[in-house]
Formats: sequence, C-alpha cells, structure tokens
Amino acid sequence: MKSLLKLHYGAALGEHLTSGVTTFQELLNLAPLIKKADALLKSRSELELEGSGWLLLPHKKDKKINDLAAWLSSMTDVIQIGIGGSALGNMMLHNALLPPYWNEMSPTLPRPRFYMADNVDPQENRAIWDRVDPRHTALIVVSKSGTTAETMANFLFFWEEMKQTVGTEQAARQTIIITDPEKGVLSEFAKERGCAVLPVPPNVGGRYSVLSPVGLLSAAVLGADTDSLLEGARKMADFLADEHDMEGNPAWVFAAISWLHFIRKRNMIVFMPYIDSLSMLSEWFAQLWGESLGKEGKGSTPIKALGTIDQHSQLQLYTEGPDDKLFLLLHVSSLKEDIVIPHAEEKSLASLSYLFGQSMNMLRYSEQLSTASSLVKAGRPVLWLEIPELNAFYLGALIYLLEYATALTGFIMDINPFDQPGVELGKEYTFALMGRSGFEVQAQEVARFSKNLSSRTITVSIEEK
Ligand SMILES: O=P(O)(O)OC[C@H]1O[C@](O)(CO)[C@@H](O)[C@@H]1O
Repeated sequence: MKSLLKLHYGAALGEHLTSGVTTFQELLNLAPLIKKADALLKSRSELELEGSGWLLLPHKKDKKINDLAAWLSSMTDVIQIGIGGSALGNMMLHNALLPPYWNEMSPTLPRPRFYMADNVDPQENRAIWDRVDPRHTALIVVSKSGTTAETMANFLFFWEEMKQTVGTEQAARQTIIITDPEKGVLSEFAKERGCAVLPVPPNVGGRYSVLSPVGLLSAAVLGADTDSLLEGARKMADFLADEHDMEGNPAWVFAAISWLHFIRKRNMIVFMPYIDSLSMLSEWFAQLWGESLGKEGKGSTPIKALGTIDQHSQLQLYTEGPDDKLFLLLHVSSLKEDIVIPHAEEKSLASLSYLFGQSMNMLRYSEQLSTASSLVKAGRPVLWLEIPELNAFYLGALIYLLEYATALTGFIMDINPFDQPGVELGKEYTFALMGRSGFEVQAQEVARFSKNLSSRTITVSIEEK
C-alpha cells in the first residue's frame, strides 16, 4: 500500500483554538449532514445534472487529445486564448509539472513555447504576437460558453493577425477550438472554418474543467504525463466513492472543518503551498473555492499564499491579526532536487554556520513546520495536506480532492457550487456598455449604479508648468 495523500486535521479542531472551540466530537456530529451532501453530489452525477460532469472526467480521455497534441508539438509556439477556468488550470498544470523556466528553454526541448492570452491587455497581446513565427504557431481558443468578452476580443485579435499572415485556410488549420459542443459562437465558427474542435462537456463548469480537454491539451503538448494525472484523479475518485467513516474521508473532513469554521466567522481560507511549482495551484484553487462558494451572502474567501515568501509578508497578520481564517498548508514530502547549503570560509559569515551543510529542502520544511506551530500557538486552525511527491499522478489526486471538497462544502452551505450568477451579471453589464443589442435593461442599470461610483469624488490637481 502506498500513500496517495494525507490530511492532518487535529490542529484545525484542537482545544488550542482561541474562539469558538471546535472539538472532534463536533466533527463526528456533522457526519449525517456530510453524508447527505455526498449523496446529493453522487446522485447529481448519476443524473448528469448541470455542473456535475467533472466527477467522471478522470474516467474518460478524449482520444483526439493525443493526436492534436502530437501535431501541436511540431509548432514552435502555441497561444492559448481563454480566461478563468479556461486558463488557470492550464497554468497550474504547467507550473507544477514542467521544469522551472521551461518556456525559455523551449523549443530546444523539443516542445513549443506557450503563451496564455487571458487578460484584455493590448500590450501583452502585441508582445505575444511579436514573439511568435505565425507560420509555426497554433491558436487554442478555449471558452465553454463562447461568449466571454475578454476571450472573444483576444480571439478576434489573434485570428485576424493569423489570417493576415498565413491566409484564412491555413489560419483555420492552425486553430483549435475547445468549447461546449452544443452551443455558442465558437462551435459555429469551427464548423464555418473547419477548425479542429475538442469539447468542454456541457455539464462541466469552467473551474472544474482542468481534467477535460481544457487542461489536458496544452499539458500534453508540453510533455506533462496526462495519463498519470487522470490515473491519480481516478484513484482519488475511487477512494472517495467508497463509504468511509467521517474520520477516514479527507473530502468529508475538509468540507466539515471548513463549515465548522465558517459558522464561527472564520470565513477565509489561506491556501499556502510551499514550493514555487505550486504557486499557480493557489490561483486555480482561489477560483474553484471563491466562485463555487461565494453566494447568497455565504462563502469563504480564498487567500492565495506561498511559503516561504508569505512568511515574510503575511505571517504577522496571520498570527496576530483577526482570528477569521482557516489555514491550509500544503506539503510535498519528497522533492527530486535538493541543494546542500555550502560552507563558507569567510569569517564574516561564521554566524551562518548553522546552515552550512544542511539541505535546502530541510530548511524549507522546518520553516513550514515553524509557521504551522506559530499559527497553532496563536490559536489559529491549521489543516496540513501532504502529497508524497510532486508528479502528475499525485497532482491528479490532489486536484480531484480539492474539487470534491469544494463541491461538498457548497452543498453543506446549502448553495449551488456549480453556478456563478454574480459573475454573469458583470458579463451582461459589459455587453451593455459595449453596445451589444438585447442588453438595454442592463445598460440602464449600469448607468444608474455607476453613478454611485462618482457621487463623491476627490480630485488631486497640480499646477501645470
Ligand atoms: O470558458 P468561458 O465560458 O469563456 O468562461 C470563462 C470563465 O468565466 C466564468 O464564467 C466567470 O468568471 C468562469 O466561471 C469561467 O471559468
């Protein structure tokens, strides 16, 4: 038997907590509520209801992904156009599974260089386009809805540039569309121009789509082991599918602890991995957690953190600021690379001798343990999540666990973890402001509400010379 993942949760329940002591018994008492939420999630999946399709993603990989990935590997540059769930998962996988600075080493590896066009930023878009050789560049356009203004604007820019340089037919050959197969302009566009298409399954939402073609295609192109990624996720899915005691199921415990602290006004979660390769995991988790749970006045605010850096930026706040956060520290037990900190002969450096000959990984681990201990001493709740190594297999298991725990937390909070009505309204206001027809009511609303922004103003003026 090998360990897939460990969740240490005693320090999230312990009697050290300064306010609203939670106890192990309280956790056990939540078992009926958690089991109900779990049953609801599974029944939604069986009925293939909106939003639940991600549960089955580890069990099916579209065969076209490998073919398209092989073709994309012959390119020098790949530009993906997408935002939110159509971008963050890709960046998380690349960050975790590829060597640092891989983009600079490409294409000598051999693999293409990769660019993500997510924000609406002309300077960034032009910089990307100026760097690539259009004849050997592919566009991957990702939008589940095919309506997101940012993605559509970026797509229109790169598509036009591509057409201008290589001609329409060739541009279409160099463009792959990943979208909902049943609706949206991108699906129509792909048919009109004959572009290759991969589906975002209709019942998979953007933030849960990293194990679909959305995340898998670029990862496969860049050499990540997507089969192992799915296998790890499958192992976690199988584990969570079996009945367990409250104490034996990490998704149940994670969700229950989040809930216990949420009702005690600890409605923030600091997500803190400790290696640079997992910094994007914090970004991805922030969307997953924030967009899934922030509804109806409820929710828990995700705080993206990275150890050891945030020890020197945020830890003061975490230990002595408001007691309104749950902490999740993520540890990778064994890393391939290590550095033995060199001895230095300079007298001026003698006080650093405690570091000489020590492992750099050991230093970082000691810091992580010290941070956890300081938090515990300060009466703060700490979850410690641990994977044996950072590779595709364990990452797949971790991703699946985080998705599962998020969805369960949503059901316990009695909200729908699969929609995002608050974001949709913002999208509609943007359409209205950009003059899209059919959004006249929203245009009136945005005109009314935006007046509030300027109802009181300070202007700082300086004299012109
Ligand atoms: O893939 P799409 O439909 O372009 O959406 C991008 C993102 O926009 C949202 O709908 C809202 O931010 C996310 O849920 C989604 O991941």
